[in-house]
Amino acid sequence: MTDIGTDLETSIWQLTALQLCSSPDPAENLQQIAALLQQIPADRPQLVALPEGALCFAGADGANLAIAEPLAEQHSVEGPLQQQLSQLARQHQVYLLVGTLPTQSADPTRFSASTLLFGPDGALLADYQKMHLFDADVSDQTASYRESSATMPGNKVTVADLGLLKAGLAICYDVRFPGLFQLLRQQGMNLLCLPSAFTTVTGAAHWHTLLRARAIETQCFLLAPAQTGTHANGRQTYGHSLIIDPWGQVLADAGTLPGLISVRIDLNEVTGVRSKMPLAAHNQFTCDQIKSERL
Ligand SMILES: O=C(O)CNC(=O)[C@H](CS)NC(=O)CCC(=O)C(=O)O
Repeated sequence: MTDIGTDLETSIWQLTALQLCSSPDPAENLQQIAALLQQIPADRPQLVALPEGALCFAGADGANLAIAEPLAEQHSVEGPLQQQLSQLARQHQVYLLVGTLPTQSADPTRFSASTLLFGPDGALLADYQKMHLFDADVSDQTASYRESSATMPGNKVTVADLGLLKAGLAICYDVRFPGLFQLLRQQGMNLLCLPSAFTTVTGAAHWHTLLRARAIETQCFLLAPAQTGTHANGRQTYGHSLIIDPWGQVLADAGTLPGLISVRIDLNEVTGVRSKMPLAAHNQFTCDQIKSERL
């Protein structure tokens, strides 16, 4: 096992996505996560990513707000859930991306859907708050999704700097707004992390196509852990956690059962694809307008 934290100038990483069928109970979900972490490959450095809603999913109204924790300054960790996740990252000596954890927002009636990245030393290295909220009507068991009623949208674009690996952070419904990914690409992203909980209906119609398109147009690896199965309130999620390369090839697809997928990648492939087809240099559109409206 490579000693982590000392040599991040490696282009070789192990990417792992845990696919979960999360319940509303954080303790139960933490147990499921801890059990799956026992099965990850020995290779390091390794980035292990959990889906959206990993700790609390499909609960009663207010369930996420009730467990929302403060978000501390970077490198420190606040709240019992963050402490347990930080401990898991330390115990397994991995970078652990927690798809979303509810964190407190400026509005006491709404939480932020935060992606948190812990390092192998347990430190909180980066965070991102979901920007695009899923207010949509889908013809499924839930019929009507109104994420914005309980969630405060974020406005910060985040690329986490892990040596040669530059991880751009986005969440689920964000994938439908390609402007965000152009910005992340401009800010140096070579791996797109997209923790998700797609519906089965929209997943079957759009999931693979949207994700492959984002990988192809940004010329990035893509790591997308997903929720799967039928959850406590009857909601159904699509599964099919994916790992995709910068040419758009699906390297691993988790299917529909809980479990994990893991792939060893070489970040030099990104440079290779980009040098043969320099999309960034050919692009006639800049991100300045999107950026000034957003930030
Ligand atoms: O609600 C939670 O606990 C966690 N959040 C989610 O599950 C979110 C909001 S309902 N789901 C999506 O964004 C699905 C998007 C989607 O399915 C699509 O874009 O087609």
